[in-house]
Amino acid sequence: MINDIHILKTEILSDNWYILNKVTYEFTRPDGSKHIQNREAYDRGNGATILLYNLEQKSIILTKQFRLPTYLNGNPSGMLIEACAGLLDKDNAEDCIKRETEEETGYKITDVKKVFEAYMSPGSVTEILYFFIAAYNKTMKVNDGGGLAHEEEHIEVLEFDFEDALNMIDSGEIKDGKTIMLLQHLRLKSIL
Ligand SMILES: Nc1nc2c(ncn2[C@@H]2O[C@H](COP(=O)(O)OP(=O)(O)O[C@H]3O[C@H](CO)[C@@H](O)[C@H](O)[C@@H]3O)[C@@H](O)[C@H]2O)c(=O)[nH]1
Ligand SMILES: [Mg+2]
Repeated sequence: MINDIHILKTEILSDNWYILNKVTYEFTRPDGSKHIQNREAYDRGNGATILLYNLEQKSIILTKQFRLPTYLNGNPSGMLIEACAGLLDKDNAEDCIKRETEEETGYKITDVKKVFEAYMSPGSVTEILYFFIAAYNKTMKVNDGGGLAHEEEHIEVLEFDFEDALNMIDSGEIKDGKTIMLLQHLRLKSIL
């Protein structure tokens, strides 16, 4: 346990798209000694993610898109299967995820349930991610989804049998943290 934390200096290393800061801080250890350390922290805002599920069909909706960082680190196609997600603008997490759901999957949902929140990479990224689930059915489909053209998102919308999706975690076809957490949540809480 450390306490009495004081930020001494924040240096911007990059503010090209998001912000990479180098932060120097002082803290006190339990024995009363004071220490100075610095760490880099990548600030790309906060986000929200959602798993859409259909109780009758026992199915779920996921997306597939190119994610450069995975391509740079062991994912040969760079394509990643993920729960729908987006970065918070100035809106709250619930409004954000409803908007992202319509843009990325084409489903217009009104009732969402927040299930938990999590820091996804606490040693290096400031982001906190808000996790939601919501029921979907065919009548809620209002467009093809795919993301915003001007953001060049090119998102594929996929409907999976829930058991198949769970098996895809074991086979390594689903490798995205937030997606695994949401799929396991549905099973743990016996929702699907
Ligand atoms: N030009 C440019 N565009 C970028 C850059 N980085 C990201 N973008 C674009 O910014 C847009 C952000 O789309 P969102 O749907 O709002 O966010 P997201 O990337 O899906 O993020 C979600 O998933 C992440 C990964 O799990 C989460 O970390 C994040 O919180 C959020 O939930 C995407 O079109 C993405 O390509 C960049 O460096 N340059
Ligand atoms: Mg997104």
